Amino acid sequence: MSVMFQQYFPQHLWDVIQGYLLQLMNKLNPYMQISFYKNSGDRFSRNEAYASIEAYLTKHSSTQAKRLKADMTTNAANLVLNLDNDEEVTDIFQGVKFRWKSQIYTTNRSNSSHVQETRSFRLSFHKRYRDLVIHSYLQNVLDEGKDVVVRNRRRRLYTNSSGEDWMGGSWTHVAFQHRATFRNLAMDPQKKQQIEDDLLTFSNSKDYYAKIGKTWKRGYLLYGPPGTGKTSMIAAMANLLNYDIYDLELTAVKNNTELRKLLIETSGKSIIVLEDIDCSLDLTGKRKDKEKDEKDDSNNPDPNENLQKGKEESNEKRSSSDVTLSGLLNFIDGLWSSCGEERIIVFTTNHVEKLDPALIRTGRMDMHIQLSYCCFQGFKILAQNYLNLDSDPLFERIRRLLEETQMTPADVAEILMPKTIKGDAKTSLENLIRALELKKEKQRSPKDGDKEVKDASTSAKNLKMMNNDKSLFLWYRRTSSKKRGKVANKSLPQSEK
Ligand SMILES: Nc1ncnc2c1ncn2[C@@H]1O[C@H](COP(=O)(O)OP(=O)(O)OP(=O)(O)O)[C@@H](O)[C@H]1O
Repeated sequence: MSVMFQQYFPQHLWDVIQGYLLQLMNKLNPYMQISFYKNSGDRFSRNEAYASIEAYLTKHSSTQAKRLKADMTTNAANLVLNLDNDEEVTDIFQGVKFRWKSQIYTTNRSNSSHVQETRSFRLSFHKRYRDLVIHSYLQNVLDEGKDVVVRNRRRRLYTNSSGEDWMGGSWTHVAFQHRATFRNLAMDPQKKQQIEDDLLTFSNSKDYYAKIGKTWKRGYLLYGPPGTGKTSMIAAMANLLNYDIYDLELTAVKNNTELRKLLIETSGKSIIVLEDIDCSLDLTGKRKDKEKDEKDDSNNPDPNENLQKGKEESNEKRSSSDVTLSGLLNFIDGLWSSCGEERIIVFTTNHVEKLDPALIRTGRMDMHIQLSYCCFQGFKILAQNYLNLDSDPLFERIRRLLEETQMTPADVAEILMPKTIKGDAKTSLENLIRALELKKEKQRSPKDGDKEVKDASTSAKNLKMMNNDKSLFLWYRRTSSKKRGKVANKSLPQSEK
């Protein structure tokens, strides 16, 4: 039979007929298909569209597919369930049904025994929706998929200064795991809400920034005495928006060119932080000469001022940076940051009055946030957070004392934290009352140095607590070394130096 068939239909004739049949079927088949391969042309680089589609389809995979594959990549924070090979799911967009199928192709290169696997997703849809797919559906899939990737990724804390031997010029990173949130930040609730709203409005304003033709970035200046929560607020911002943090140590940046390089390397959805901007570099144009500082130092009754000078001097000695004020202004103005989108820039300082007005004018630092000594509302947040306490007869006395004294939230938090596992809330509250009364007494008759010793030892205690967590240690390393500055070196016990 088959010999007879080949006699009447020789192979070349059969090939022609097959070709026509395929064309006919294609014409009659109303469905179109698009494939998205995991590896792009050179077979090594991962196709970003594939990654976004994979993330987009996870919402359908878990409810529709029978066979799933569980992935936990190095960048993912949670287990991700993806479609296994040959599984199919449907998706509805603007009332139209789309089919997605996960596939694997194996290819065997003729000159090698190596078999290569290529994964792909195949999208099938009716021809009449070609325009909808090309102009809307695919963009929507890619955008939503990217969002899922961002939500799922492990966030990072980048730093450009990694210890004594670090040559600088590039970022290193660790996982960002700081637990601060707006909920546990001790400050005036109304002010807190205002900041939270501002951040959320910014992060949802992509189209608005595009419409008005401005780079999608926003600057925040956080100022206030040491220990009022500037660093904690940055961590809370990152946790609220799910952003990475780039902790830019300006003293480790050689010049403006290196600053530009570092900034170009930052990614979107990130907060670029410049801590203690007033003493990072000679940016203020108001720096007094060192000799005068030292002279003032010995006469200066304000311990915070002394602490600040300690920071400045230690930075001056360390820094070999040629970054200029105009270099920094260029960056903030978006000349270089416009190479990426959705960035927040945060400056922190203990001395806002020392900053050059050009650096903090609106448009560069859009929102100025003052963090201050602990108020009663702030104390209530700390009491709830540290002692799980909403009210207590002792609260009224604490409220009055907080109105009469200036104690930082860092100090209040340190005192409230139970010192033993069995430590009860009442003892913590009584400790706080004693400390506040002592402080009130000291503030009435201030003696030089008393307050600075307290500030420095609190910082040292905080540092000790944080050291248990490697990433937190990196985060606090720079702040604490600055705090140790001149003042802390004088006052800390040998073991803390
Ligand atoms: N407003 C606050 N709410 C909750 N906790 C706070 C607050 N301020 C300080 N703390 C506590 O004190 C510790 C140190 O605070 P933080 O480093 O945020 O202060 P800072 O203002 O950045 O200080 P510095 O200017 O010295 O860097 C934090 O780990 C946190 O536990």
